[in-house]
Amino acid sequence: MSEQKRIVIKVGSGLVVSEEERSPRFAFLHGLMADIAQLRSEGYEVVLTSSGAAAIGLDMIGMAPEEAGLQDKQAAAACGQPLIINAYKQIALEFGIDIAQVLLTSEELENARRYQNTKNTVERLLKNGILPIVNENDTVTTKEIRVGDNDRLAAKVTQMIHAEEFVMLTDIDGLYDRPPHEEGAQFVETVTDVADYLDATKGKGLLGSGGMLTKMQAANMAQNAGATARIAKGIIEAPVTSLLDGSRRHTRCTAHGDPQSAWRVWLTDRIQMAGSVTVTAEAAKGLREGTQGIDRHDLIATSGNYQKGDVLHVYDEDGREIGRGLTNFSSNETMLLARCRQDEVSDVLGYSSHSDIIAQRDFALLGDHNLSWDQPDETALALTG
Ligand SMILES: Nc1ncnc2c1ncn2[C@@H]1O[C@H](COP(=O)(O)OP(=O)(O)O)[C@@H](O)[C@H]1O
Ligand SMILES: N[C@@H](CCC(=O)OP(=O)(O)O)C(=O)O
Repeated sequence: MSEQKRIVIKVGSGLVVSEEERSPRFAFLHGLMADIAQLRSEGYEVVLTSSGAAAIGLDMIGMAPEEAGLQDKQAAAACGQPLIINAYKQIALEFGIDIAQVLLTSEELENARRYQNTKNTVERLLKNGILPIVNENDTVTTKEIRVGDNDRLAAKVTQMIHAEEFVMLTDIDGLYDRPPHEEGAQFVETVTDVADYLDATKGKGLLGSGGMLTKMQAANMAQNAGATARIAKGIIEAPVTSLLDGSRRHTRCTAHGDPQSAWRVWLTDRIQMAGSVTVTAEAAKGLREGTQGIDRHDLIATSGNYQKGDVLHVYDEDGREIGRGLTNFSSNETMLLARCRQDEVSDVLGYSSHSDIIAQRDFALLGDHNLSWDQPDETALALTG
């Protein structure tokens, strides 16, 4: 890991693209790049995550943001992404900064092998002093592999490169304790636990995707990995350094004191979950005490159509989520293994295996800081009785 300080900056569509003219907001982009140059001169390695491809491209396919469906946005992003990168390229030249385009889907962030590959690439770019400019690869995404918002995508990158700072620049000066247009909305300066604000963050701007809710989820991911997350208005003059030196109002989400390991963070802070297993009371106790993984005899039910290497929710008999773990078997294999006799295992799998369904080292217990999820939609299939 590098000794240098690292920062991930995320800029929202409304900052990058003018709502009226549907063109790059050059003044803002220029101010941002000047500040990135300043950060680099102070010893920061910087990764920029920029939205705006769909917002700028919608014009080219003749659609208004409020009427565009997913496919329209995907086509618009294909048109808009080169315009956005071209704008950054021109401006970065002025500051002598080389840029690189990094387009990701949740697969690059959540599949272990692709994650490692992507991490290596980003590390390589940083080593060469190149500024990676990240966006979701909207054109190729499907419902299954779509992150859908760059807040969480950028938070994942923050985790990936072990950045200390994560800054989300947007069209509002930070978090309010209720939707900001509501009377009496109060500005929130410091957030320790984002769970306190999840209900207060519905709604978003015209060009934005996730609103403040995904910013809270993203902040939580950064906090879990030991980074400070900041939410602030994107201004032209020193948009980021004015936050780090404390001279400008913004919302600061404090890094959790006891950051989790990279592996634990990767297992627990997910964008997609492939399915679930429900385990017996005895196994739940063992998992909570950290004394076991999940054996085929521990299973009560499973849901989802998952593959070996996917991450699953693990529930107890009462439907409480205990943790998340990487499965050694597909859903089909899991169902067969749960029901077969020991002497049938090799026949069922077509190879011999003594592996747990989820090994102890590949299971992460959920802690107070992990945001809980709804159970997956699929009806869990009983494996006993
Ligand atoms: N509690 C809240 N505090 C601040 N902003 C909120 C809150 N709830 C909803 N919002 C909305 O979130 C918007 C920012 O999110 P979004 O439009 O997705 O921006 P971006 O495109 O920068 O990601 C704000 O303009 C505001 O309308
Ligand atoms: N990937 C999309 C942006 C998605 C997104 O999160 O937008 P925003 O809420 O404005 O940060 C695009 O470039 O259009």
